[in-house]
Amino acid sequence: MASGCKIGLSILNSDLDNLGAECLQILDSGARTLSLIMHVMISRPEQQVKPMAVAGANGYTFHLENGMKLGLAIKPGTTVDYLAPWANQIDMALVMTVEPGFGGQKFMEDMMLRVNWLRMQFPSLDIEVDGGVGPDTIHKCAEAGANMIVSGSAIMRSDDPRSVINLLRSVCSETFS
Ligand SMILES: O=C(CO)[C@@H](O)[C@H](O)COP(=O)(O)O
Repeated sequence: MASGCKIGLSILNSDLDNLGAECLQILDSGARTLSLIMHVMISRPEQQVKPMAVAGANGYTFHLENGMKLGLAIKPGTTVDYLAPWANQIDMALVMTVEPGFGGQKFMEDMMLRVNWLRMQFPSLDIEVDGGVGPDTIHKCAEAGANMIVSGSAIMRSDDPRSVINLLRSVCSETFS
């Protein structure tokens, strides 16, 4: 939803001199916080998300022509109400089933309520779960409505990663056939 008027400044490499800095100061004086929305016209926009964020960007615009899909993720502490308004405009919703940070954490089963709610509301949305997903928990994810899964330690720490992958894939695809 549009909120207020926003003025953008396009700076090309050749503008990276005093003119660019001066314009940024003018824009900054009209707003409490300068908005740095980076518009990239590059072939691998996904590679620049983190460097842009580290450099201070708070928005990222990439080209439809790049063919990239758009996903939105929520951490366990963020309710699904924050994601729902965007669900018709995104390709994929990711419900984190652990606190992001590292692998090997315990699967948060109560997140399945979110997955199920999203599946009921948005039947054609790709819904992903990530964190603590393995042979013991994949059924819960698939039954709740997740059709995309991320698994780390259950695969990587297995003596037979191939069979774990096959199991995860078959449970997920059987539920969605
Ligand atoms: O990104 C994250 C956590 O930050 C996850 O992707 C985990 O790394 C998945 O690992 P397991 O929970 O499956 O071990």
